[in-house]
Amino acid sequence: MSTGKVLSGAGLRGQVAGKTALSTVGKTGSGLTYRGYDVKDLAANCTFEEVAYLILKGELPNSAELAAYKAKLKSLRALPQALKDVLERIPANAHPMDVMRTGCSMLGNLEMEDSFAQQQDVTDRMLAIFPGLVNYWYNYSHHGKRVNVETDADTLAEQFLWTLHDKKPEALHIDVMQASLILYAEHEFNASTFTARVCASTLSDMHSCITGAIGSLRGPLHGGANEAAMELIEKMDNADDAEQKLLGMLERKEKIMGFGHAIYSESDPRNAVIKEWSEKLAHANGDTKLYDVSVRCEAVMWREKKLFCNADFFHASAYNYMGIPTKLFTPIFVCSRLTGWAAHVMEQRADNRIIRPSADYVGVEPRSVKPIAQR
Ligand SMILES: CC(=O)SCCNC(=O)CCNC(=O)[C@H](O)C(C)(C)COP(=O)(O)OP(=O)(O)OC[C@H]1O[C@@H](n2cnc3c(N)ncnc32)[C@H](O)[C@@H]1OP(=O)(O)O
Ligand SMILES: O=C([O-])CC(=O)C(=O)O
Repeated sequence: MSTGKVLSGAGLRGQVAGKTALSTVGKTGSGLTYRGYDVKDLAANCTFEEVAYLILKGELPNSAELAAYKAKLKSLRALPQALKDVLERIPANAHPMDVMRTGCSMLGNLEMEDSFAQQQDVTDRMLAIFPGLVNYWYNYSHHGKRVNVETDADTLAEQFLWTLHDKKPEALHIDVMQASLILYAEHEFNASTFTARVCASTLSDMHSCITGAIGSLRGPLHGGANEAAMELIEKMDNADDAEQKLLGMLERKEKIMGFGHAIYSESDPRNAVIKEWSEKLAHANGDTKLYDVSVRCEAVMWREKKLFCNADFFHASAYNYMGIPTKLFTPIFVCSRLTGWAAHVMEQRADNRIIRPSADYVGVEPRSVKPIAQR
C-alpha cells in the first residue's frame, strides 16, 4: 500500500502547519475520514445534518439530538430584510461566489459574533441561511422572483434544491445532494480552510473567517474547479470527441480542471461516490452523454498522465443532471464546507497562537532614498 504522495516544494507543501482532530486526508494515499469515520461510510449512511453535527460537535447525534438540530436549523432560515435589500442590488452578472462572500459579510454586520461563546450559534445560522441566501439572489436577479426561503424542506439538501427551483425536489435529487454535501464538508488544511484558520488566529470573528474562506474557495484551482470542469465537458459532443479534445489540451500543456490533487497520490475517495450518483442521474434522465464524456476523460487522463479525478470532476455532470446552473456549483460547496471551516476556526481558537510564518527575502540589498529630483 502507498504511504502517500511525496510532499515538498513550494506552496508550503508537506509542511505541518498545525494540528487537527477533524479529518485525515490521504494518509494511505487515498483515504478520507471525518473524526475517525470513513467519508464513504458517512455518505452511504447519513444525512448532511448528522455529518455537520459530527464535525461541529465531535460525535454523531442520536435521534433526539438530530431532531433537535434539524428543528433548530429549520427555524433559522429566514433572511433579514436588510440582507434581502443588499442581495437585490447585486446584478445578475455577478458571480454567485461573490454574492455568498457579500451575503456572509453582510450577515456579520447584522448579527455580529460578539463573543466566542456564540460560535456554534452563528455557525448554525449561516448553515441554515446560506442555501436560501444564494438562491434568493439567483431567482431575484435572473427571474425577478422573490423566492420563499422559509420552506418545509426537511434537510439542507432539500432546502438548496427547493429554494433554487421554488418547488419540492424529487427524492433522487435530495439523495444526491445529501451525498454531495457530505463529500464536500471537510478536508483538513486545504487552501480555504487554512485561510479561515489564519483569520481565526488573529482572534477575528466567525463571519470574517468564513468570508475569507469563501474568497479562497472561489478559485479554479480549488472549489471553482467543478464549474471549470462543467465548462470543459459541455463542449464535448461524445466520448470520442472528448478524447480528441483532451489529447489536444494535454499537447498544449493546458491544465484540466477536476483532475489531480495536492495531497492524494492514487485517487480521491470522494470521486467514486459522486461518480456513482452521476451515473444514476444519467440513467434517470435518459441521457448519458455527459456521464459517458466524463468517464472517457477519466480514462484518458489516467492513461496519459496518471492523473485521477478529484471530488470536483463528476460533481459537474451530477449537478448538471439535476438542473443546477453551472455558476451555482461552487456555492453548494460553500454551503457544505462551512461546517469544516467553522470547526477549524473553533479548533484554532481553542489552542491559538497567531499564524505568522517567515519568508526568504529575495529582494534588493539595502539602499538609501534619493531625493525625488535625482530618481
Ligand atoms: C476540491 C478541490 O479543491 S480538489 C482540487 C480542484 N482543483 C482542480 O481540479 C484544478 C486542477 N488541478 C490542479 O491544478 C492541481 O492538480 C492541484 C492544484 C489540485 C494540485 O496542485 P499540485 O499539488 O501542484 O499538483 P502536483 O504536484 O500533483 O502536480 C504534478 C504535475 O502534474 C501537473 N498537473 C497536476 N494537475 C494537473 C491537471 N489537472 N491537468 C494537467 N496537469 C496537471 C502539474 O502541472 C505538475 O506538472 P509539472 O511538474 O510539470 O509542473
Ligand atoms: O485538500 C485540498 O487541497 C483540496 C480539496 O480537495 C478540498 O478542499 O476538498
